[in-house]
Amino acid sequence: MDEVQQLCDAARNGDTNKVRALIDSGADVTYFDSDGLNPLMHAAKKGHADVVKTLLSAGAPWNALSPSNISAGDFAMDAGHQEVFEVLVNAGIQAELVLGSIARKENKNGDPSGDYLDDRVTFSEDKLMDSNSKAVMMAWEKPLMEAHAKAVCSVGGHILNIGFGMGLVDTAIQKYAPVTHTIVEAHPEVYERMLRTGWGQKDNVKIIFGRWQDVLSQLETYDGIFFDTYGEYYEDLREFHQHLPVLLKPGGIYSFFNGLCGVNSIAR
Ligand SMILES: C[S@@+](CC[C@H](N)C(=O)[O-])C[C@H]1O[C@@H](n2cnc3c(N)ncnc32)[C@H](O)[C@@H]1O
Repeated sequence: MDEVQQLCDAARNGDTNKVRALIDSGADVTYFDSDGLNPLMHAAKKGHADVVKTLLSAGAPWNALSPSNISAGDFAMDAGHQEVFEVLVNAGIQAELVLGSIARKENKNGDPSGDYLDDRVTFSEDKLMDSNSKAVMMAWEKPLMEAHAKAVCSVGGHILNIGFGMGLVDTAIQKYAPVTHTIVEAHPEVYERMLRTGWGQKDNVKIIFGRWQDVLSQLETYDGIFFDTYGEYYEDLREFHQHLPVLLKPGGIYSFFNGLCGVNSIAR
């Protein structure tokens, strides 16, 4: 039996010493066997946390997928192996934070959303696309946005939404007739479309044009806050969360959406 098949077997059997020895002798931790599973998936399926940690430290990809699009984290979750699931979630979070920091440094402006915000966008009836034809917002997300609006408007009062996009959540928020409805939007074309479609004329609506990071001093305190930007990183979301204690009134409701990583259930 070759080394990589031995590695899959040792991972499945929870034999950490053998896994370590095989890795030390050069066995490939990214190998997929004839069933399309890698050593990490075998260990996750059987709940062997030490083997999972050993494989992750040797560079096994936490987010690799089987032919049916199932990750090691999915296998652990489906089999009820909570400890292994948490190890894999933490590996995923750490990787995303590191990659986010690298991408931010590589961006010549140090501003991750800068590229997208400088791009042309196109609107059609059911979607908003960036210049690479990647969807910024799709109409099928309407029910989701309606649910977010219902949540953030549940105590009434003053509502803040960050990121207008197609205005799905803002249209839903308007149905709850909040006392004030503040919208922060940074993209010039999205902003121009907001004005063209009458959002600037609504009595309770205040539009603040600019990146939320740059207009924080214009914000007040709110009973409901929704956050859904595009072209930003987890770090930006985390940074926004640090402002919440100031922006959100006691008893207020906050909700957010991010589509940064939708490939498998441990990163959804
Ligand atoms: C996914 S869309 C929002 C969709 C919206 N929730 C809806 O219901 O249609 C994201 C929006 O956030 C805006 N945006 C991106 N970065 C931003 C930032 N830093 N500050 C404010 N708006 C931003 C984008 O221009 C885009 O219009």
